[in-house]
Amino acid sequence: MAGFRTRFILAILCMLAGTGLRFLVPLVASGTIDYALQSGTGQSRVVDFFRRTVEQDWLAGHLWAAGLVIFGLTCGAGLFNFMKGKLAAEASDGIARKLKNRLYGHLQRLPMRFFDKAETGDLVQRCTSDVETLRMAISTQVVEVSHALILMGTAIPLMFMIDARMAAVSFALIGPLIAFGYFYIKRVRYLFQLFDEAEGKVTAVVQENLTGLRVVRAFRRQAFEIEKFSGPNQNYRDLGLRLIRLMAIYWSISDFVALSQNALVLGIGLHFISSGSLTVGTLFAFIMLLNLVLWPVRQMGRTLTELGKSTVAIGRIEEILEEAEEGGTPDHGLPTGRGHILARDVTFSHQEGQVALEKVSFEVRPGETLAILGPSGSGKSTLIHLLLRLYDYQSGSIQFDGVEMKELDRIWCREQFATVMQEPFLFSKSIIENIRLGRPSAREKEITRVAQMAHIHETIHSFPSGYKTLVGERGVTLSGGQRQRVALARALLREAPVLLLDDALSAVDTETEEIILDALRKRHGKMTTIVIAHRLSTLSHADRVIVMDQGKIVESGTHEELCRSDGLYRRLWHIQNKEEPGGMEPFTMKN
Ligand SMILES: Nc1ncnc2c1ncn2[C@@H]1O[C@H](COP(=O)(O)OP(=O)(O)OP(=O)(O)O)[C@@H](O)[C@H]1O
Repeated sequence: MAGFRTRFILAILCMLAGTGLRFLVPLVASGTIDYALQSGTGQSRVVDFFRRTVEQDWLAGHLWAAGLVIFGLTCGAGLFNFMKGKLAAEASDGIARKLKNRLYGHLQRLPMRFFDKAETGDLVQRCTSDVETLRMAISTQVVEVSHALILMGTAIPLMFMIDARMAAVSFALIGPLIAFGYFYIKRVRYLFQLFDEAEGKVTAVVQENLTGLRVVRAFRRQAFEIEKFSGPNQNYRDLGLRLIRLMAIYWSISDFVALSQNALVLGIGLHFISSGSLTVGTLFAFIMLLNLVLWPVRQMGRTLTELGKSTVAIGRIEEILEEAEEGGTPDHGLPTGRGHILARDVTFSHQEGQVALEKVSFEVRPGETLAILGPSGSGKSTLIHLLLRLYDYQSGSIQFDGVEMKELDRIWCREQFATVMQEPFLFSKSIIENIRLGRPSAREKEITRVAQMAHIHETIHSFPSGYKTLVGERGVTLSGGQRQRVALARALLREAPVLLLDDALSAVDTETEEIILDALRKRHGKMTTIVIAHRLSTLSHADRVIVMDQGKIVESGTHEELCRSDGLYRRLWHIQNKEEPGGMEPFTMKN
């Protein structure tokens, strides 16, 4: 509410003023009836007030004046009502905008472990639909609840002051209705929790399907996907129906009770009039006042539903906000490192009992190139993720320039690496904007230079819009190899002390790969490089190669050393060279 309290208080004050004016309407009407039309014989506080204020004959001859006052009061109440709605809407929209920004900012800073468990569709739902539920509740229900409380708080004493017997009759059925409302909100809250979760599941299925659309088509999984969608969709609809049924039952019962209350007041009031103990004007005032009170009572069902929904939405939003952020200072002002990495006995598991890395040790000195080879699932990408501090290792040590990485600022650590991930992600922007992500301040000349190094400059030039070509969502309008090369250019632009290439050239043809490697080799000594690949031709130029298997380092040495020893590297080397008869001689740093 911070920053919007004044608007909210003003909204409540407007609501108070409007309610006050609405209360005056039945008093003016009943006074006019009992004073002007009953020849001044009526007995009540209202009539006494009229007697002191206006001549009875004059009022009887100028009834339009009472009408005009009632019209004026109603207009005033309408104006205040409008102001209340406007101010409450401005405040709630502002709160929702602030909350969405806070949620989005918080998501940017949450650790990867949170996203490993979360479903994207569900997170989207929490950041949009749940915030919207909350906005609606703040804009209408918070003011409505205050409205109802003020109406009750004013009407009850006023009615008791006018006629205590009639007041007791007027509230006979409302008490039980409020008790019934208490049980209703508990039930509706539970159902809405299920309903909201079901909506999150539907969003998650749609989101996953749209992301994997090509796989769905390629494997002719449309029918399966439609079937997969229909389950959560059916559940969502069933829960929606249950909610509607519950609301219908409550609303019809509350309407029935509220209208019966009117009938009770009318019946007993008429009886009192016929026995001479009540005036027509007082009954008229009671019926009008009762309807002022009955309105929020009838609305209570809607208000309780909305409040029930919003408490669930708040809970779901809080679940995100309560997650601890991973830390790091964006403006740390620390100098760039040299790129010396020393890992000792690093052990890490994603889940308990499933070791992804076990006692991994290696060293890369500034300017050196380390290559990592190993079968699928052997832990290569995990190692990269630990260097980027996307996850923190559980035991062992990784030092960067001689300092334990866990003790360094997380954001500073990430700035030391320029990375091309295994599945490079491009944003739905132009190619130049995607490359510029590496260093936003880079000039066009520098962008062209890195694009040439990544051997993508010519290709970009051949596009009709050149560097301004839009790449579509996740870069879908580019080929896999083109995407990888744009991502490489982006990483090279960064000019960080360490370049991390996680299978970064796997989709690039061998000839292009050689040209790129040649360009990278010219930078040898200028930046530390860690390269993961399955193609040995990509790795053989490295100063040292480590071979991983099942999370452990099983071999380590230069290309020549590993070719001499009888291990996985040598076997792979033979297999890959047999597959490419007369294949290229491996490039080494000495070439
Ligand atoms: N986020 C995660 N949650 C749980 N387990 C994971 C996660 N990421 C990876 N793993 C597991 O950790 C192990 C190592 O995975 P990693 O991605 O490091 O392998 P890799 O050597 O890079 O494989 P590839 O060559 O296929 O990319 C695998 O058994 C994998 O199933």
